Amino acid sequence: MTNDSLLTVSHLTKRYPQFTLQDVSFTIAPGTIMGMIGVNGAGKSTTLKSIARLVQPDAGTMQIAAPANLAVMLGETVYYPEKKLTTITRTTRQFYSQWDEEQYRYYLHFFDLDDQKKVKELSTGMLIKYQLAVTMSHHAPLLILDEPTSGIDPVSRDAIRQVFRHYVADGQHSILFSTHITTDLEAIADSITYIHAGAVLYSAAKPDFIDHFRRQFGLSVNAPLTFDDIMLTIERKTIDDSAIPA
Ligand SMILES: Nc1ncnc2c1ncn2[C@@H]1O[C@H](COP(=O)(O)OP(=O)(O)OP(=O)(O)O)[C@@H](O)[C@H]1O
Repeated sequence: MTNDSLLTVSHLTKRYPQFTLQDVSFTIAPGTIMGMIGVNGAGKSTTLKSIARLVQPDAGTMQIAAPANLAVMLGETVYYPEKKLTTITRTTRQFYSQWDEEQYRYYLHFFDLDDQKKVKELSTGMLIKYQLAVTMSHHAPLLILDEPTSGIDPVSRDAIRQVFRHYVADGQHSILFSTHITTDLEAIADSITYIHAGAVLYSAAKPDFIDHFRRQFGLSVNAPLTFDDIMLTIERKTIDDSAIPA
């Protein structure tokens, strides 16, 4: 691991019967946000779960700079619907030696969450915001988040993006998140890793990432190129009208 990396993933490999995550390598610098993109089934969640050791990789190494600590939000946590958020938090925070109640209260306020509500009284987006508030309130150097802005309205998404930027602003914390919302990348990612068919297609700082694909697509230096353009150019299928039964 180099001095300027908070996470170094090297040659990560995970084999499922019908899918292989192959030789995934990338690094994340402290104080930065990395966005991970790729089509459904490309291997993003498998990568994040492997780093979090929620699945056992077949090969490869993951090194997180000391103090070794990460916080993960991978998919929806199932809570008991009758429980109040305050009750869940009281139990959860005991697991974190670095729990920061003030930080947590601030996030609840910023996300307009009422912790006297029961789980069953929350919308999908409210529950995600609650999970984020908890995940971000114990000073983990690295946050690993699988599609944290999925199902979130544009105003709340902006709030989450602001909170993410604030989280890494001290230069000691980093965030790795996957997303299908490519405007997230434009708004807050410092670097991008593109997973394609179980392998890293390209991983680089955002400007270098765009430049790489401009060159690959034969575009001029300043040609506009969005993340959607890049993904569509690489992955797009076209419907064959003649193959569809009338
Ligand atoms: N527990 C498992 N057992 C077998 N195959 C699995 C398992 N988990 C994931 N896979 C397979 O691994 C591949 C990658 O899945 P993964 O969830 O990592 O994709 P993803 O890029 O996160 O997709 P999405 O954008 O749809 O969330 C898929 O083919 C999936 O079927």
